[in-house]
Amino acid sequence: MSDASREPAPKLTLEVRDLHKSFGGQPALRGVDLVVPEGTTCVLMGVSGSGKTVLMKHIMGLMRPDRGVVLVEGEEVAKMDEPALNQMRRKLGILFQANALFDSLNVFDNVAFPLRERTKMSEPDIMKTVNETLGKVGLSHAATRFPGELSGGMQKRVGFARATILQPKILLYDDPTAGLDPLTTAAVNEIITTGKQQLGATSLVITPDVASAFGMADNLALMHEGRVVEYGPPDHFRQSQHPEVKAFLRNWLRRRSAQATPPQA
Ligand SMILES: Nc1ncnc2c1ncn2[C@@H]1O[C@H](COP(=O)(O)OP(=O)(O)OP(=O)(O)O)[C@@H](O)[C@H]1O
Repeated sequence: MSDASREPAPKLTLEVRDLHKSFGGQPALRGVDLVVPEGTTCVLMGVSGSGKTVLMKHIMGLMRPDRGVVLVEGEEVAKMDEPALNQMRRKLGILFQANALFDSLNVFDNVAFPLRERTKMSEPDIMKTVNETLGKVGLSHAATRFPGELSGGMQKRVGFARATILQPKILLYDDPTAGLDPLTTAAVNEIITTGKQQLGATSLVITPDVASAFGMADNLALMHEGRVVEYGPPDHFRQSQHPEVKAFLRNWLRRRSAQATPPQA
């Protein structure tokens, strides 16, 4: 920490300190500490049930901690009343497993929805903004199609366009590539990286796709049994001697090579 006096400390967009949460006496979070500096992407990894989604829900203010704090841009989420929570959520672009697109609205209207609901923008301005956004995600040709007529990857891109149309400063992704084929997964990962570059956004991403995680993260965090047990840039992770990191990466490599090996007759 000797450099601290020379370099200004990075601004922390997300800050989680000693976060605890139990359900019916069963601990899900056992003292999570995590920081995401402004403009960076942090990828949360960890086996199923390690607490990743519960942590994300605390950041969105959907769950209240038993102990500890979550700060979004320095403001404590648990102390926010409904209006303050709503205001805070406007800073968030949220992209979850289920895209939650409106099936009865076409692509244009899905993407326009936040602008119509939350701004006083005129229809001509909405048209311009939505068309620009659709262009950025390569969907200009699909504006009049309905979600049911799109591939999974296209639906993700619509979801991304809708989540980012208000230019949120913070993007939260929970398993955005779930169920997608490798090509579409690569496209979604690119979108996440583009989101960071184009919006300068701070991102927190949950993904089981370790290869993607290493590709997109400024920092990785491994959750294990309700705690972040290792945190740092990809190179730090590759060299980590932490037993849980080694076990996690070993398991991932084993699964990956099993998938690559054709089944024996
Ligand atoms: N609303 C809830 N009520 C009771 N238990 C819950 C609730 N939400 C989560 N849990 C429990 O908390 C623990 C952590 O769950 P969480 O969904 O955060 O795991 P995860 O790491 O996101 O897993 P996955 O990768 O499978 O999504 C699990 O044991 C889960 O059963």
